[in-house]
Amino acid sequence: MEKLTQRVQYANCLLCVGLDPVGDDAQVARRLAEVIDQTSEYAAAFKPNLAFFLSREDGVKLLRETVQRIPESIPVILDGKFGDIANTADHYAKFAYDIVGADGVTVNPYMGDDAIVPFARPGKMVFVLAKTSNKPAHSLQDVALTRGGSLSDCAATIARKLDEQHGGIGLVVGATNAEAVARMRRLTPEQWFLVPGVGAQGGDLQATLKAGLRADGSGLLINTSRALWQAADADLAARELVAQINQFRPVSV
Ligand SMILES: O=C(O)c1cc(=O)[nH]c(=O)n1[C@@H]1O[C@H](COP(=O)(O)O)[C@@H](O)[C@H]1O
Repeated sequence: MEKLTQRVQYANCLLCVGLDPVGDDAQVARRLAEVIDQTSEYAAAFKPNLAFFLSREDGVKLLRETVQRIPESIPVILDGKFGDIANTADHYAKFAYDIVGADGVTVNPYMGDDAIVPFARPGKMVFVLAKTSNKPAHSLQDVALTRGGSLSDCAATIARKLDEQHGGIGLVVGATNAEAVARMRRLTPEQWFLVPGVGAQGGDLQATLKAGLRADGSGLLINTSRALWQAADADLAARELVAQINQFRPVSV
């Protein structure tokens, strides 16, 4: 997580700019360039969501061009929610890191450790889905285990264990349930959380920060996608969001 930590310190921000492009080909190429150029100054990371690229003709080409446009100092997390046996996961990792040029990925832990480990390359970041932002997430993630805790607790514990073994492993924790953010923070006091759900999904920013910030005032990447894509002025929207976030954390520069 060194590149991320450096970027957060340098830019003094925890904003992750989500790139979920919609529109016709000409609009999308133009808007992607605009959003990247207008928000780079305020971005701790960018998170292109793979589905929005794969659903387009030449989507992989567009994704690679998008990543190339992002300044080198800003980490890129490819949101693919990958999750398959190790032999297959190896190929997803090659795609994300070697073809796309991402610095990190999101991974679905349902298949267990071997779905996660192939992504844990030196210098790369892996965000494991632990407690997601969608309402029906509870139907699976809140299931109580006979040994105690819930399935999302178990995902968090696996992520923590793998982080100790390999480094670079964080969690995905939605901003729509502050109590769950606090619980994940208790289980994993030191790890980075990628936190989507602010903006279009109505997550409570202040409650999320209060529940999830580490003792050092960092450790959260607050993602917003549609709210920036649709903003009349992405620069202003990003700046305002960073200011709101920084109200609740100690100033580091
Ligand atoms: O892994 C993710 O990024 C993710 C996890 C989660 O729990 N909830 C969630 O919304 N996401 C992603 O975060 C982005 C949220 O987009 P907005 O709701 O438009 O800000 C989308 O790309 C989602 O796929």
